[in-house]
Amino acid sequence: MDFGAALEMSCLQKQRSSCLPELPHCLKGTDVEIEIGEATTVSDPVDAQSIKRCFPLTCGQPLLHFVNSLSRTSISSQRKEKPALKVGVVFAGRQSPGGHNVVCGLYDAMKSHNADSSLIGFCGGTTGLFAQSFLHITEDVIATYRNQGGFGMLGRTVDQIRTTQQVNAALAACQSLNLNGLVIIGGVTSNTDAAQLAETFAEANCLTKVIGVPVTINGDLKNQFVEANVGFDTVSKVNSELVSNLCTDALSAEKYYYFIRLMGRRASHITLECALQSHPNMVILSEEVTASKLTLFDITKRICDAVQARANQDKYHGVILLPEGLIESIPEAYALLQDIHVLLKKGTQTDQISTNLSPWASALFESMPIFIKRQLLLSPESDESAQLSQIETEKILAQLVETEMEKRTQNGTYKGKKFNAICHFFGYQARGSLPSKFDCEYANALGNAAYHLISAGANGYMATVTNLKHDVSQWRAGGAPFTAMMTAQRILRGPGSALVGKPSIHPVAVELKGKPYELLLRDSERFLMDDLYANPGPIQYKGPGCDKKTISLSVEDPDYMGRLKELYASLNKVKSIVKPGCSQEILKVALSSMTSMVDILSVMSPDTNNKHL
Ligand SMILES: O=P(O)(O)OC[C@H]1O[C@](O)(CO)[C@@H](O)[C@@H]1O
Repeated sequence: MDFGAALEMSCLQKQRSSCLPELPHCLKGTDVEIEIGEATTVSDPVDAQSIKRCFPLTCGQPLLHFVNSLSRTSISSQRKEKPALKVGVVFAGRQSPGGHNVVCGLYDAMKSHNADSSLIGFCGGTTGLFAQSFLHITEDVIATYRNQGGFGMLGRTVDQIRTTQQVNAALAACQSLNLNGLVIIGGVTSNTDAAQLAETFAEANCLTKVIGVPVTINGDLKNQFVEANVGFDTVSKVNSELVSNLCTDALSAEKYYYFIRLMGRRASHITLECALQSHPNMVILSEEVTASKLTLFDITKRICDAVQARANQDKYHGVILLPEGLIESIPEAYALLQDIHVLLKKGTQTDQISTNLSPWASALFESMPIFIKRQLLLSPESDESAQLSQIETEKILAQLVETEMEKRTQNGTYKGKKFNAICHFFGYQARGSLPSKFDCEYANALGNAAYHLISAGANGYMATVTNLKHDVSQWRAGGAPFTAMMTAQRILRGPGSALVGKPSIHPVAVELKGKPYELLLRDSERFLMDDLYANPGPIQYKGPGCDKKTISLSVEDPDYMGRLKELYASLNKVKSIVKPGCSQEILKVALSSMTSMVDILSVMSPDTNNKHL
């Protein structure tokens, strides 16, 4: 592929490439300073111990904030011309609208602080990094790709920097190219790999500082430092429009049920956001299925009951949304996929898998249509999950519902018209969209922040831009250490079990007690029966509506996870000090911890009646 090549541009693309995204006030001009914030700590002792052991050199670093005025605690002043830097950038994860603007923001910041600075982009993702295959990013390249979709500027391939061989190749590349910084653009997996790379580089006294940037359509890289991911806004808006169009179509023809699967991997953030924007009749989130341990049969029954209830009102159409991760949240399907992956790892040939499965798994596998069997047999991704984009769960469900509705017709419990389903997967068409104004500006600001982190000598940090609910001018920017976003313990599916593994930045699932989900629950009954379809229309780049943010971002409590962590820390403290026969002093300490827990809980859930806690 001809990376960085000029594009055949439409009128709109040309206009977009000449628009400079607005920068937050704190990143504007040459007066940007870095202020050292509080040191980061990990509240859970098990996590803390493990993170410290695995990341002795990069854990516990302070938060960094950018300000536009002088400060006594600053570690670097940007007033004078900064030294020339050589920086490398790599798209380590999947393409996500806005990703190009991270490179543009980084380039602009580097050049505006020293025209002799140079930026190189590794071609073909991490493969290019290992092979030291790169292109020099020039004004022309930037002008071509600014505000454009996809990752065509540099491309992408495998999404991991994990094996010793890969880490060593990355180190060798950065050393031989004499890079001051390496910017890794990606989601949870790529940023976890970036954390490991930063630690390895520090250990090797390598000059290169590793900085991550949260770019993933999935929207699952969220914590108290990261409010949103580049690409989520665009993909949610494009998908919402597509879903809405099908809602309109369903209502016009009144004869089809549209089953729509949306991307997002294990977490259902995109599906939830699209439901909030377009109001389909029914939504099934992976997180609900996991929480209620719903089987395929349960889900099928729920849909059939809904179809039947609508038929009672003479409605024979509808729209049902589901996330691509749904298949893995269904207990028996998850067990089957696990069995298959174990056998694949052992080298079992695909045509031998069925006979080597456990009886339950084999029965389920054999009940699937041939095309689904083939999809289930695909080897897992680098994060050990199934190839979720390739498994047509919507078709499995549509077929199960059809069979059940026929059964109900035959036994006389359903007297309505024939059920007709049409299935869709909305994935790649939204992922390749031109980025929204929000994603253009957010990515540009993050790229800028990445420059300032490298310039300050920060290693093992993720660039952060917060206060995103507000106008761009008021956004805050800085950096947070990767290690402050990690946990070593992972809650496993299955009854209350947790596994202590290698510390990682884990994907965050939809919070079933969070505000966005609460909003959906509030209206779900009306959405089901009353066809309250809403059409947000296409993304607007200028004029009224162009600054509209996702509903999730607008209603979410950005510090929810921070508060949750504080809550756990207080709980652990109480558990560890209160023992039979402990002193009055200890009890007082415990009481004060519990009082602070009540305070936190009442902020997290203002409707909670504290008297019941
Ligand atoms: O481009 P690929 O390799 O098919 O990746 C698909 C996966 O990437 C994502 O788009 C982003 O992580 C997922 O939603 C999807 O499962």
